Amino acid sequence: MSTTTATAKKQQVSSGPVLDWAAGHGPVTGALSATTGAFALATTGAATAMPPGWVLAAGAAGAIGHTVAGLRIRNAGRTLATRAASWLVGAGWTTWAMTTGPLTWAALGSLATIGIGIGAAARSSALYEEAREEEAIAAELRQVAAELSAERRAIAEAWVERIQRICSITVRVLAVEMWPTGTGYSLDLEPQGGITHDRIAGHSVALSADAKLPHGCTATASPGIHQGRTILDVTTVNVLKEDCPYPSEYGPLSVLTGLPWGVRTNGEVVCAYLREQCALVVGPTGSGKTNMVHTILAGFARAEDVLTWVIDLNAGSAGLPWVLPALNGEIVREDGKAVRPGVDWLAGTYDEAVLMLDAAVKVAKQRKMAYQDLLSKANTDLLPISPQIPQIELVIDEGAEILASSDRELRKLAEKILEVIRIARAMGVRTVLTALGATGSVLGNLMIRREAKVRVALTGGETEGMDLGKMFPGRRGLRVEQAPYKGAGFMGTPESPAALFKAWRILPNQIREITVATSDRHPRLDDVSARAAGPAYTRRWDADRTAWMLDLTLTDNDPTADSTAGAGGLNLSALRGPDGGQGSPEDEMLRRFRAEIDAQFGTAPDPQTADHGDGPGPSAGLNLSALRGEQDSPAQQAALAALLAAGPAGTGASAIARALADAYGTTRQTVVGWLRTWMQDGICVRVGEGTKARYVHRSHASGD
Ligand SMILES: Nc1ncnc2c1ncn2[C@@H]1O[C@H](COP(=O)(O)OP(=O)(O)OP(=O)(O)O)[C@@H](O)[C@H]1O
Repeated sequence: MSTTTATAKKQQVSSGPVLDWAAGHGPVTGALSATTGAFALATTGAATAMPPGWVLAAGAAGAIGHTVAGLRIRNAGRTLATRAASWLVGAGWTTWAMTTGPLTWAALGSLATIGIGIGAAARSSALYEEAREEEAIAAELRQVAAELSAERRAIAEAWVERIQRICSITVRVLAVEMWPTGTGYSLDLEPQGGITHDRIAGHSVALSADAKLPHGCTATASPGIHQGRTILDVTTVNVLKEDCPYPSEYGPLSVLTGLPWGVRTNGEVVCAYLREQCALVVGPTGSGKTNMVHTILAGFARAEDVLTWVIDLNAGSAGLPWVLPALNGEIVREDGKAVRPGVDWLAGTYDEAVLMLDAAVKVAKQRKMAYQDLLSKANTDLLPISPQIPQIELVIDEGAEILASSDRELRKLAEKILEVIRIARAMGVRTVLTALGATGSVLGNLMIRREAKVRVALTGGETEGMDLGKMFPGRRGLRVEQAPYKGAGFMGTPESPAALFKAWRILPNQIREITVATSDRHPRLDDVSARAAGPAYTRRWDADRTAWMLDLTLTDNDPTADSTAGAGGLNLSALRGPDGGQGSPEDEMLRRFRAEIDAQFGTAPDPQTADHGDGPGPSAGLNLSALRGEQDSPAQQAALAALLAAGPAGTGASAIARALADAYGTTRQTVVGWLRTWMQDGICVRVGEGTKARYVHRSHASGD
């Protein structure tokens, strides 16, 4: 083996440098090749008495061949002349040298001079060719730019003339930017004589008509870089007509960096910044409001620092698609673990809504007190929201109607909603209200006008109760007729002035996908807030409080419902006894399948929850295992274990806090809060008074 390698190496060395004969010549190799070739031919020709005419003929053929090849690749005239001349001079020298003898000083000297001459001429023609090529590319680019700027100039001239004629305002166009989506362009205008953007905005409709823009396209003026400048956005293609599907990428978001809600007519994504703002979404029935609510909930679910609490007195329908697939165990994560619901709390009844709103108020008040240190350390009066201290977003479907209602009970709810809006901005509790119409009774409320500056009006072509002037005060030229499509309307935020927009279309399978994708991304309510919210929060998924969700679950494919009440009947199978009762064979199969999943993945209902539910127990069908541990953080579970371990003698808050201090940093105050909650829930009892007070787990207190 080593001998073979050595031989190969030797062969390579002895064969000299490897020459690539296919490669083209540069000025040096070209000249070398010509001169050595001519010299070799002259010496051989002289020695063999070759007729010199042959060499001349070969030189002429070479010159013609190269010229033809050069013409084909469009070489410049001087390159062709250089090459042809090189061939002819080389052939001339060879003929002369053959007759006079190539091995004289005169022949060798003239050959060297010819070589240098050919090299220099080849180098110069190569440089010339390169420069020619660059110039050709530059000329092409100049032509494209000239065409583009001619188009821009034409657009600018047309709009200067149009604005002058229709608005009687003289403007200077500083720039025209064509949108990359190809659906319109923006003009950067400088109105003369101290005129501001709103004067042009007031003529938006007339300008659009004069420009003969297609239906659904507008010319919208908004403030420019300073008060003396105006941006005029002109849409030329109606993108509102088409569906815009919700993007299939469900990456993490944050309330601090904005949550995307849809797209503008120029294809730009429009975001809602809700750290301090509340939002108001108005849309008559059929306008796409429910779809919009789901898009909003999708954004909240994807956020790492948001917990979503939903109130929908219309049977919770806005929140159910985010809850039921998870709680029914219909969806599982890739690793087989149970999925947490896409919203953190869902109130579908009046009582549950009261509990939720009371909890929100308590959380805001408690955060104000408990996080004083944090606020002063961060030198801010806005609670720093993070996955550890999440923002609570209260989404209240048809909440604006609750605020405007004269019903006594709803008025109470309205007061609580307004209290949350009023007191909780700094402490990270904000609301998203929806309304059927942008009527005076909704927008007449000062609190809404002041706090809910993120606004959406889905028109769906409905003009009744759609006062865009009230929804977007100060914004002129918006007309309902501009967005007569489902899911289309206007959106305005403090960061982005009201303009046409299209809500993303989100489908039920995407809601399921997002619920699964975000299951382990949802934050947990911080201890301070969870303590303040109390059992109303920690027991929110208890069977008696979620039974209404099951009552309302309609299925088309329940075999029992099909055979008895027909399609679309109420699916009561979840409420049947654990043994399946008179269930069909399909029911029995489903039950066994569920049991297998429970056994394999530990998705069985939490025994702890079962202990406390007064209503239908865990067998009622909701799979709460995904929520296990949420009600009790690891520290809380350790505290409970310490309480159990203390036996009938019981233990105190200080002893538990000491046991947990190293591992979890839990304070005595926190443990006192848990003990109080557990006492209220009947998990433990207190024996003794004052300094002798001990807490005993109820399993020891009751002697079992
Ligand atoms: N963003 C959208 N893009 C395209 N189509 C949409 C969009 N939103 C809704 N739609 C269409 O409009 C229909 C009604 O939507 P949705 O149920 O959300 O309206 P709604 O205002 O809540 O009406 P209702 O109050 O009667 O339920 C949907 O079935 C869908 O076909």
